[in-house]
Amino acid sequence: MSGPVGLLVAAGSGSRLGASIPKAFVEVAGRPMLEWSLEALRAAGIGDIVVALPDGAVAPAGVIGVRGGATRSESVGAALAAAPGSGPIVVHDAARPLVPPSLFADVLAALEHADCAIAAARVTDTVKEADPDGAVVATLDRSKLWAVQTPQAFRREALQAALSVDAAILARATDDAWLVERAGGTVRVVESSPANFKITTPHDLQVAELLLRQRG
Ligand SMILES: Nc1ccn([C@@H]2O[C@H](COP(=O)(O)OP(=O)(O)OP(=O)(O)O)[C@@H](O)[C@H]2O)c(=O)n1
Ligand SMILES: C[C@](O)(CO)[C@H](O)COP(=O)(O)O
Repeated sequence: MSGPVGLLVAAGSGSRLGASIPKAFVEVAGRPMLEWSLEALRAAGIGDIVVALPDGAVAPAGVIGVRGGATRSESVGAALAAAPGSGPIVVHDAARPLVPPSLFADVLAALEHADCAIAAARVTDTVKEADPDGAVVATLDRSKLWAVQTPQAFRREALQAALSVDAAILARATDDAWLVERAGGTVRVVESSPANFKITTPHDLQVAELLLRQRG
């Protein structure tokens, strides 16, 4: 069987970050966010990497670059179409530069028992559901709740089948594991740490800057 292929999605604009350049190219601790995430994939021993990039961006050396899509899942689809070999796929957000390299092996190993295995952290806050007016309608049982991250590993056929849906459904997907769930596939969580957070807001960028500078 051929080895795993990493798909690094980096084509988002980063509207919530509000930088003047696409988010993946914003520097954190002296290097573009994309480079930290790429380094983690390489440190995990993943040699074949496809990066989904914004229009006009140049692919880093040693990876296959493709143009991303209008939504995150379309970017995953574009990268998957360029993935070499036939091995499993591991999808990672460029916006999670603090990922520990060992997490890639953990999610790939969990594919032995599922079509998809996703990094996730236990929820530590109390989580409530409220109506649009702010009235609380339910308090959820947090012992069953997980805050989902990337990396997310997939049997290749399961991801290909899950992504073969209308653009409207792809646009609703906040992660690719949901597409596997709705296609009837099995998905497992692999416990991760909240330290693998996604840089979404300026506050996240400040925290990541401090943590990555400490790392050196
Ligand atoms: N069309 C898109 C949208 C997102 N992504 C990638 O998916 C990851 C997670 O998305 P998010 O953090 O939401 O990034 P943005 O879409 O750029 O952020 P925002 O929603 O604030 O604009 C990021 O690495 C981002 O580059 C992508 O490749 N293609
Ligand atoms: C895939 C993801 O990182 C899991 O938490 C997240 O759902 C991406 O969401 P975003 O709205 O594209 O940031």
